[in-house]
Amino acid sequence: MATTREVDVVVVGGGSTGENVADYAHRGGLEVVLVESGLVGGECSYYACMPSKALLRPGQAVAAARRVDGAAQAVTGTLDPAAVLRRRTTFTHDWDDSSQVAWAEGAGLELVRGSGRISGERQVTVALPDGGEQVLAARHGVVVATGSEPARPPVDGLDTARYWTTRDATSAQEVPGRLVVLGAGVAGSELAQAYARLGAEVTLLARSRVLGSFPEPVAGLVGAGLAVAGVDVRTGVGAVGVERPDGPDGEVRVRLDDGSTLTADELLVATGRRPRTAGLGLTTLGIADGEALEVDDSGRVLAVAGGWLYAAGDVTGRAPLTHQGKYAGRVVGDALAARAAGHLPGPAEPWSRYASTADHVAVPQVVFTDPQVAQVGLRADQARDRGRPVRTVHQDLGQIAGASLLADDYAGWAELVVDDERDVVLGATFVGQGVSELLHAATIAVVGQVPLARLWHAVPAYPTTSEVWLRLLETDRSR
Ligand SMILES: Cc1cc2nc3c(=O)[nH]c(=O)nc-3n(C[C@H](O)[C@H](O)[C@H](O)COP(=O)(O)OP(=O)(O)OC[C@H]3O[C@@H](n4cnc5c(N)ncnc54)[C@H](O)[C@@H]3O)c2cc1C
Ligand SMILES: NC(=O)c1ccc[n+]([C@@H]2O[C@H](COP(=O)([O-])OP(=O)(O)OC[C@H]3O[C@@H](n4cnc5c(N)ncnc54)[C@H](O)[C@@H]3O)[C@@H](O)[C@H]2O)c1
Repeated sequence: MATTREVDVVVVGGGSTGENVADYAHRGGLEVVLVESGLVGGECSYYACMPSKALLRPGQAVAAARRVDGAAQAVTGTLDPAAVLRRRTTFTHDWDDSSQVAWAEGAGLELVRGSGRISGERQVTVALPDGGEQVLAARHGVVVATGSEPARPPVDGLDTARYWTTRDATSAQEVPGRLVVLGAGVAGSELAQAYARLGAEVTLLARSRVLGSFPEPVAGLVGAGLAVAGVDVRTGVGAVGVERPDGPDGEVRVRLDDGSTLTADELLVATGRRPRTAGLGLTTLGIADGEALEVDDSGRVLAVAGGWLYAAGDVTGRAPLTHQGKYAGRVVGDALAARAAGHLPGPAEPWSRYASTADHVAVPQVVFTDPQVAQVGLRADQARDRGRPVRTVHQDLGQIAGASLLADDYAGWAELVVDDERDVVLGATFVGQGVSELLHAATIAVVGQVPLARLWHAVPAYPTTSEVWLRLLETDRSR
């Protein structure tokens, strides 16, 4: 019979989100236990953000040099795939989480390794690696931060034929000769380009267009960048069947809905993710396996009475990005500590440290393809759906002096979504080489609701790509 231990807060899931919840709750004076069944640090550190960006970066460095006459002549060789994979592995610490464990201990958190499930109100039972159990009772709250898992699309044969998820693609030890990528969202587009530049023959299958959730010009520019990298981009096609007739080590055949068949060594399925809620004991609380844990802005799960169950990160289905999960983690940690101290009796005020208000209006995201895509806030259609009258302003980034210095024949595009009544920026999208570093200025403009008349006085340095802001404001003035 397992004994019950009482602590202030139990956090289930020690990914980037859970780490932040635990750290902030502890900084607020609470005793916190962090329960983790896999690697402390979660998906981002070991199988997602870091290794995927490490796989992309060498190809981008070479391509950037090739776009500068004079430098291009110095780049005469090809990528060294073994060295690229080796460098990637330095970022994942060879899938060893000791440094993050040391951080957690140094931060004053107690780590319990094992798989946690909700076993009662304010209670978590952890299945320990030695087969035993530990029951934890939380005085102030339980936080679910278990992330997400790959969604499997309804394609015949996928349940039996071996295929790659993004975990396999980011942790691979060699580059396959031929790779088919199913799904041309963010993960599919990034990994297709990374592997093409590493020498694989890559076919990318897009049901509609590449990066379909971004404005149309993004698809054109990123599609062209993928093609230059050697990716065979097929748009408007889907997979209907998959098989490995010669067993798991033989080649894979992918039947498409246009009647054709592709043959490859590996198939990467990157068709989105679903919240990891299965097996967490949530069905007893009326939450189905795989269903997102919908939360209020302070992270309290809406479906559960009593305000003791919180959730943050991918598992909430809000904004499945590391930085938004960490932001939610800071909010939840602070809110737990404030409520424990009696400082937050009611709902959290929007834009206070206890509310993740930015989730609704200012989520930044970068797609690390070449060209990059950087977006924050609302697209024009989203703003109109919310009843806002908006106008859009566009700029060819190739016309900006700073961009033309960065690369010969620089190709890029920018869009601002402006609130017609309030004259503030509601959203921005940039596509082009190096645009990720333009994004935070846009995020500040959106979060700060800075009037365009005041933005006019934010003078961009010459000659930087940031001058796109000046051109966009000039275009808007002359309308
Ligand atoms: C290929 C790829 C690339 C990406 N690149 C980026 C990027 O560049 N930038 C970006 O912002 N986002 C990126 N993302 C998204 C990002 O990885 C996620 O948003 C982020 O990892 C979510 O963090 P999390 O802590 O909520 O979940 P996770 O990182 O999934 O952490 C959840 C943790 O909970 C643990 N766990 C699960 N169940 C239990 C249980 N029952 N008991 C105990 N522990 C449990 C897991 O082992 C895991 O460690 C990428 C995603 C993918 C797939
Ligand atoms: N740079 C980044 O920030 C980054 C990079 C990679 C992943 N991520 C995050 O990780 C998550 C997962 O990424 P993702 O690209 O898998 O998800 P996604 O939702 O961005 O894209 C999934 C794609 O798969 C397509 N799709 C769905 N079902 C399909 C089917 N049956 N056949 C063919 N295509 C199908 C969709 O139309 C969509 O284009 C996302 O939340 C994403 O934001 C972020």
